[in-house]
Amino acid sequence: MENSKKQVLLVASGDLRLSANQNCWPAQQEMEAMLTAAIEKQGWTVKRAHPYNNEKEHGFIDSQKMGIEVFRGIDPEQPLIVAESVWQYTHHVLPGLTTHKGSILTLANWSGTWPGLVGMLNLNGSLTKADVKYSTLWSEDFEDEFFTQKLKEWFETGNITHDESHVQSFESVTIPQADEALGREFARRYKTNKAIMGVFDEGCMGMYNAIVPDDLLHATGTFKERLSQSSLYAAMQKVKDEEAQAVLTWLQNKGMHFNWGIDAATELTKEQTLEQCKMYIAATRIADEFGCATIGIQYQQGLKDLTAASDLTEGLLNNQDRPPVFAETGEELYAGDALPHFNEVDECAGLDALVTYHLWKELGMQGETTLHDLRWGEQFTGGNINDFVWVFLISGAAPPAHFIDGYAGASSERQPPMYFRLGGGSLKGISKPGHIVWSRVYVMNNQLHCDIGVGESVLLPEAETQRRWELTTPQWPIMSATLKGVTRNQMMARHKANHIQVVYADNEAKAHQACRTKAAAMAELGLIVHFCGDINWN
Ligand SMILES: C[C@H](O)[C@@H](O)[C@@H](O)C(=O)CO
Repeated sequence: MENSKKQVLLVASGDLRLSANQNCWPAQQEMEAMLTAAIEKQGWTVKRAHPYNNEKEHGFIDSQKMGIEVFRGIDPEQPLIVAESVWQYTHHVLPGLTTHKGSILTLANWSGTWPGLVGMLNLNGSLTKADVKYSTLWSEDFEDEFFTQKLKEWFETGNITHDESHVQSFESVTIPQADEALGREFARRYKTNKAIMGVFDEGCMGMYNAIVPDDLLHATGTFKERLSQSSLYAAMQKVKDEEAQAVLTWLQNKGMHFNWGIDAATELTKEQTLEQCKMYIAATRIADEFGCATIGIQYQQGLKDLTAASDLTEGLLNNQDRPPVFAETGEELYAGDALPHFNEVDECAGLDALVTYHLWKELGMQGETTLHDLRWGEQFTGGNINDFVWVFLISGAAPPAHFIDGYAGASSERQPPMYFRLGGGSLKGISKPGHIVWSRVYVMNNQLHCDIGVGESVLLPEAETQRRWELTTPQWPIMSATLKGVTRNQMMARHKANHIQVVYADNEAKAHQACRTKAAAMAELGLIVHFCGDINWN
């Protein structure tokens, strides 16, 4: 790589919330120290492009405004590393990265403590959508052979090549005629009927990749209804106390546990839960009013300053068996059905969830689906498992149909105060063992793409699940997943989003069949589909 000084710039994008940046700063410092040592071993030096801020007590770029200023002050030709060990808002650094001319490397530490890998994956998906060239890398201790070799490659060539031999384009394989016909016929009907996607305040936490350009979505037969979280809040005020109580009673009768305390600043309170029940009713009513087939509430900007977290609402909406919601006229809304919800208004996930939920029903299977963060993972050996087991974890809610014992296995715990000042509970549980289809819709070259594969939600010993929870965020729902024919590094190199979509299939053969059928449906909707990992072709 051309750089006579052999000096690389380092930037660190952070959260917008001061509390999160302060809490997570020690992990970032520790990571930067290890990274700097590794870089120096290869004969290069590191220059931090922005200093530690004594007043704020952290050293992150914490706004788009600050990010643009930082990039104004650096040499645009110099190689640059974006180093992440925390959840970050991509738009803090995206403007600068779009015009940076030197090689860009996104990098994260292999740690579950904070969602740093998740932050880097969001950055990767966003840079892909923005058509910015970048390389990407990760490491646990910055001393392993894989990391050392790849870093060397980047210093020498300004680029890193990863193994993507697990990917095959849909076009290049032949799937059974029956699967293809079913998927395509479903998609043709979807396109003809058209669907409305309700978006409560577009663009969550700088996730540029999660916004699908309208024309791309229109080509699939999906149309956005831009809704406002202010209207949602206003509608919540109109929900009667007894209606909220009826939702809560329904959940308690199903055996769901609420981990209530009394200190609202740090504990979940019954009042917070009742507010969440009001949001569940209000969101369903608005969805019905606008004819939405799916909705997404972003919560983490705007609504977070007004009311308890949206998670309970999100998890319930995604479940077919859920507390009934009635219109003010008395009619039950979306009776007997889920209303697929896409967390953090991730519109790519919204399209995926909508297609999946309805396709699964036609395949005669339960269609409850959710996104998770691709949070972290480790090899696990024990019982009949000897595989790399991912921690799929989402910041609040998954449908109870995914959990061991359903609602009776579900609990609601207070959202961590550093992210969620006004509290509200999660909808948490351990995802039951079973075969899954995983996928991700993303934007690349101004076209919609879909990566799809099969996997398994595995049952780890209780102590191991607990250990993984303690190493990450124990308040959030977990799925321990293996991906068929995809290694850890292949997944990290390829995946273009912080989120991954999952849905269960009745058995292994049906997972493969449904994966093929969904791929055909997505292709018919106009997406460019890529099979990832081992899929049976017949
Ligand atoms: C609470 C955090 O902001 C989370 O929402 C974040 O870690 C994510 O889930 C990102 O997908």
